[in-house]
Amino acid sequence: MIQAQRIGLMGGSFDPPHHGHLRAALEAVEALRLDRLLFIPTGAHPFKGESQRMPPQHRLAMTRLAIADEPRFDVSDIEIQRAGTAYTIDTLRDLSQQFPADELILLLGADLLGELHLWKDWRELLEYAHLCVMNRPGYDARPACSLASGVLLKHQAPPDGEPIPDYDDQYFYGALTIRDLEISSTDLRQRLRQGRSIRYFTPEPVIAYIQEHGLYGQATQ
Ligand SMILES: Nc1ncnc2c1ncn2[C@@H]1O[C@H](COP(=O)(O)OP(=O)(O)OP(=O)(O)O)[C@@H](O)[C@H]1O
Ligand SMILES: O=C(O)c1ccc[n+]([C@@H]2O[C@H](COP(=O)([O-])O)[C@@H](O)[C@H]2O)c1
Repeated sequence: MIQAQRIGLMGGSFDPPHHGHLRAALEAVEALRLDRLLFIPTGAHPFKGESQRMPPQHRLAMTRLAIADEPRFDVSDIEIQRAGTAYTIDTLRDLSQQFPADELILLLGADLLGELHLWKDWRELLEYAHLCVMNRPGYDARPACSLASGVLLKHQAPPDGEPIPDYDDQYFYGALTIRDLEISSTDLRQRLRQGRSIRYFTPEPVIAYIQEHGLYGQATQ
C-alpha cells in the first residue's frame, strides 16, 4: 500500500527566490515532517499588477534553479499554467484532487496574514489544507492569532482561555517558529537596480540566470 505523504506548499512571486524562502521551507520540512515541499510561483497575482513583476517563465526558471540541490523540494507550475487570476483556493482544490490521499500543508509567512482576509474564499482554504504560519522579521505574528482563532472556531477551537497551540495534528492552524532571516525579494531587486551584489542572499545559479538574461536592470552577459 502506498503511504500517504505530507506535502508542504509554498506559494510566492519568487521575484527572485532567495535564501529566506529556502531556509523557511527547509525548516518547515524538518519541523512538520514533510515528505515533499512544492514551491508554487504565482501566475496572474490577485493583487500585484503583472507589469510590476518579472514574467512568469523567468520566475519559474529561477525557482527551479534555487531548489535544485534539495531532493525534497519541487516546483509546481500549476498557477502559471492556469488561465486567469491565480487564486490560492483554486490551487488547493486542484492539488487536493491531484493528491487525494495526501495531506497538504499551506505555508504562509507572517507578512501575508494582514491580507489573508482579502483572499478569495479564504475561510475555505482549510477545507483542503492545514495552514502553517511562519514568523518573518519585521512582521507581527500576533494578528495571526486573532485571525487564526476565527479559523479555528470553524473547526476545532482550543478550550476558552487556552492559547493557540503550536503545530498540532489536532488543529488545522499552526504557527511555526523559524530562524529569522531578514531577506526579501524587494531588497534584492533594489540592490540589483543599484548595481550592488546579491551574492550570498540567493544561490549562485539564480544570480547567473539573472545576469545571463539581463533581469532587474542587469546588463546581459
Ligand atoms: N525571509 C523570509 N523568512 C520567512 N518567510 C519568507 C521570507 N521571505 C519570503 N517568505 C515567505 O515566502 C513566501 C513567498 O514570498 P515572496 O515570493 O512574496 O517573497 P518576498 O521576499 O516577500 O517578496 P517581495 O519582497 O517581492 O514581497 C511568502 O509566504 C513569504 O511570507
Ligand atoms: O487567493 C488569493 O486571493 C491570494 C491573494 C494574494 C496572494 N495570494 C497568494 O499568496 C502567496 C504569496 O504572494 P506574494 O504576494 O507574497 O507573492 C502566493 O501564493 C499568492 O498566490 C493569494
